[in-house]
Amino acid sequence: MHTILQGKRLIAFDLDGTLIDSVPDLAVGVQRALQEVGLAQPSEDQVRDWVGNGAQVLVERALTWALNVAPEAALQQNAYEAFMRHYGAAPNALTKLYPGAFEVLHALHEAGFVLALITNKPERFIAPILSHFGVLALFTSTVGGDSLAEKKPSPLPLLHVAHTLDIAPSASVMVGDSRHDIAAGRAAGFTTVALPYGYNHGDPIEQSHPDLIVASLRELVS
Ligand SMILES: O=C(O)COP(=O)(O)O
Ligand SMILES: [Mg+2]
Repeated sequence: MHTILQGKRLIAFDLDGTLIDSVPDLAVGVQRALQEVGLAQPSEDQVRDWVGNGAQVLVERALTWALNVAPEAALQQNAYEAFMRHYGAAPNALTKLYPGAFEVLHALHEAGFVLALITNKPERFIAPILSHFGVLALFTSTVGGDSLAEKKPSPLPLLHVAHTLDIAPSASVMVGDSRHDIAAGRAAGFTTVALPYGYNHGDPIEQSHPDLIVASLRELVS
C-alpha cells in the first residue's frame, strides 16, 4: 500500500474522471439534449471542460455556449430533462473504467479499507454504472450531487459520509480528478489524492496543491 494510506480507514472516490472515463457518453447526452431544444451541438472536447459541477451546471454551460447568454429557466429545465433522459438511456455505452480501477478497488476493499463514492453526478446514475462495472458492492456508501443540500466543493458530502460511518476525517482520504474534490477534501480535513488524467476544466490539478498526485490508481496499492 502507498504510505499515504497508513493509518487511514476510509477512502472516498470521485467518479467521473477518476474511476470512469464518462465524457463520451456525457457528450452524447448533451448533444442530443441541445438538438432536442433546437440548438447547436458542442464537441466532446468542449463538454470535457464543462464536467465537474453536476448535471444542471453541465447543461447550463452548454446552453450558455450555444446561446452566447445564460438560458432562461424554462429552457434550462427542458434541456436538463432531455439530458437526463438521453444520458440515462445509455450511461455505459461508451464509458470505460480507467486502467487499474477494478483491481485497485478490489485490493483496497480486501485490505480492509471502507470505500465510499462521492460524486457530483446525479444519484440515480451511480448504481447502474457501478454495477455495470462490477464494483458497486465494494462501496459502503455512495452520494450523488443531488443527494444532499450541498455538493463538492462543499465539504458537506464528505463530512456526511465520515460522520455516518463513524470515521474521523483525519483517518479519511479523498481521491479525485478536479479542483472541487481537492477543495472539498481539504475543507473536510481529509487527506487529498489527485489523478492528473481526468476532468479539471482544462487546468492542471497541480494548481490545487493536493497532498499527493498519482499518475495511476495503481500507485495507491503499490
Ligand atoms: O457530474 C459531474 O459534474 C462530475 O462528477 P464527479 O464529481 O464524479 O467528477
Ligand atoms: Mg471528477
